[in-house]
Amino acid sequence: MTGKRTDYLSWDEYFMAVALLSGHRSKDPNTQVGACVANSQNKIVGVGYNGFPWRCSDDELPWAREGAYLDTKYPYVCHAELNAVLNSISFDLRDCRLYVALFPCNECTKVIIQAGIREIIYLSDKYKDTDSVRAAKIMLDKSNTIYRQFFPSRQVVTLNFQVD
Ligand SMILES: O=c1ccn([C@H]2C[C@H](O)[C@@H](COP(=O)(O)O)O2)c(=O)[nH]1
Ligand SMILES: [Zn+2]
Repeated sequence: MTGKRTDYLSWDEYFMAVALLSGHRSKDPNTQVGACVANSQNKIVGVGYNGFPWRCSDDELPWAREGAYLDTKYPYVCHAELNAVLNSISFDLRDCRLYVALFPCNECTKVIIQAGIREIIYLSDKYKDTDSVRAAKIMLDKSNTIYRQFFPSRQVVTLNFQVD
């Protein structure tokens, strides 16, 4: 009998990969964010990505970053973390972990804390110098919500639609 595979994904790699895959659904041309909520039994209970609200056409709202506020994406886009919580199969996300491509903003952080999520695992902290992320970290620290950056031990996970 042969031994088990050794290069299988760790739980962290698996859930982060699901978060990143979800981000591929985003139509944001600049920043695609995916999020995945896993419970204490390592079951996925919610996924989401940044996109416009239901019934708000992707073709009619702007994806611009600059210009008059109402002509940008910012007032309209639902963030990945919000969608992951709202899409969740469980109302109560106590003790769940949230895997996300980008450190959550202050508004998502409120949702994460209120949902009972205990730990955030993120990849990028590219907006760490903004007041939004500073406020997020203040709230996370006060609420004893753990956050840690994910440093992958592999750079790439390949998906091949051609299976034998
Ligand atoms: O917590 C967050 C913060 C941001 N997002 C989304 C919202 C936007 O679609 C992009 C950010 O766009 P930029 O062009 O990089 O400003 O990311 C999110 O989903 N979650
Ligand atoms: Zn957000």
